[in-house]
Amino acid sequence: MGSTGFSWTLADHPKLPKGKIVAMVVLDGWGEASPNQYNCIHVADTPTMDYLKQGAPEKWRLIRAHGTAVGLPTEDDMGNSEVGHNALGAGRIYAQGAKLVDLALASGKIYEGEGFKYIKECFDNGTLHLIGLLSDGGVHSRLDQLLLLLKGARDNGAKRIRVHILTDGRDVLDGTSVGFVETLENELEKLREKGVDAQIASGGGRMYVTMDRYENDWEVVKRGWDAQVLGEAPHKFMTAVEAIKRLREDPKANDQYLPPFVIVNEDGQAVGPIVDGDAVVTFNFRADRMVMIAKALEYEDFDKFDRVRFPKIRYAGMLQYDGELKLPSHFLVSPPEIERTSGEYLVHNGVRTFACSETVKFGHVTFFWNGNRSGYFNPDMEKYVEIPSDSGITFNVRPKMKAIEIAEKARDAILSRKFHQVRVNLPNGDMVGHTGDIEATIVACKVADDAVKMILDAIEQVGGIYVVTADHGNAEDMVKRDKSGKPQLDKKGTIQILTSHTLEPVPIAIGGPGLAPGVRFRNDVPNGGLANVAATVMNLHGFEAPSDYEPTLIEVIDN
Ligand SMILES: O=C(O)[C@@H](CO)OP(=O)(O)O
Ligand SMILES: [Mn+2]
Ligand SMILES: [Mn+2]
Repeated sequence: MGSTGFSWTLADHPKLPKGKIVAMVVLDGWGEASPNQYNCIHVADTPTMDYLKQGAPEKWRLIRAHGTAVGLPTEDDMGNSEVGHNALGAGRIYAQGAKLVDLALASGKIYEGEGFKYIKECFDNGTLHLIGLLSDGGVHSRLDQLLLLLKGARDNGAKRIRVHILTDGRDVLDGTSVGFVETLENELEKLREKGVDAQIASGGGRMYVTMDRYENDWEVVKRGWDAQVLGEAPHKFMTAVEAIKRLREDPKANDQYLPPFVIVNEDGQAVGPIVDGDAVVTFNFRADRMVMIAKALEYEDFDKFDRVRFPKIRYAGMLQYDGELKLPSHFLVSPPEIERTSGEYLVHNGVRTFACSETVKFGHVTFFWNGNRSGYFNPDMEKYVEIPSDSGITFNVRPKMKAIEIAEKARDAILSRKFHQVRVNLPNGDMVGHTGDIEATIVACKVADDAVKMILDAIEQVGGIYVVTADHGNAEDMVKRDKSGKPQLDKKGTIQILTSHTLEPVPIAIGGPGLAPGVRFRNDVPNGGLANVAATVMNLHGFEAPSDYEPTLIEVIDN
């Protein structure tokens, strides 16, 4: 095709047949760690996953799911769904948003780009608003990047800056938000000393304000809009430190779910609503939880909630969050160009695909899997099914989530024999793990295991193949540990619950009656990671992977 000679056609695998039904199961937040009471996967009754593990080393192994194996800046970066599913689907390791932003800030190139020049037009007469997650978790954003951006904005002429913070407690320990706000306040004070009118203007907890994803609950985005744009919120405070301290006094409060608040002056006026002529930057690099706010800020036609006012602003994302929608149209740093993903190849090679999860993870097996691209490659070859998630609750209340419904859809898709690949994400270990509720996470792990069993049973019936893996750790370790690995105690002597992902590797298992005899994991890819899975799955569909993909994890030995 074309003068480059590029072709979508994959070479036949020399030994493996085509046409097998392959179930691709991703357990979200399911890492491998030493067995102890804070390892919910270990404590839970998980006979299916235990059975798979017995296939080691030929049919079960561990793969890397964090740090440089998934394109993150350092080995101290925990894995996450975006980079994990990108790697699983794309079969190559791309420098991810976190790293690209680091590079653009360090070189100063961020200030020479189209996006920054676009917002800079507002600096003389308008306010620069920065909206995003205040955290050093490195999953969606990083505080050090925000601080550099603030300084760079000042150096480039910003005179009035308002920061709209979202508190974390999900990628970092609950309760750390106060410290992050204090750090930010110090920097804003320095800017004020240099003559910049810089202040925090509003805030709220990430899971309750702004950072919803996959259109699960637009109310979340609306709460943010009211505070950030309209300057209206149920809680008003003179400073953000006071806001967080006071709001956290409620025994049920936590950083993830803090209610929205606005900062007001002595007259009770909001200090930083967004108005005509202002510039807005959403400073998260990760896509999923920025797409909804980006739509609200950018789209002229918008009917998801009543915006009341739609200010004429210049808006840029830290990155472009959706490559297919080209959203937002202005951005400070170009996202990784993830192209020629396994999903696109397989569609071109006649592989029919079914993908399913519930809303909170639906985009993981579609959008992230396909390189941050929404929609189908070819609607005649693919079917994506979204099961509506429960909304308005925290998932420890219903830890079973929709795992069984997802497994039923997968089972039906497998038994229909209409698809060659049936791909699901089972969210429980991750979503319940993030609540920090150990009892509920144990229930979550058990139901995820039940769901895997249902899918494996269906594969058994059709003579298919299964691949069971995970995108990163979470449920296997629920306690913050010191360097030696011992649980860390706080001042009162109680353990500190870990709500975040981990640095642990994840399991991968293969099997099923359709797996050709002699297929086993190679032992010469000891550092294999999530990016090696795509070539593996292509092989199981009967194809060789493209030569620039990370190597397959399997080999076929002649018996
Ligand atoms: O909920 C999220 O946004 C992240 C944690 O910040 O989790 P995951 O990467 O598993 O989606
Ligand atoms: Mn995940
Ligand atoms: Mn998660």
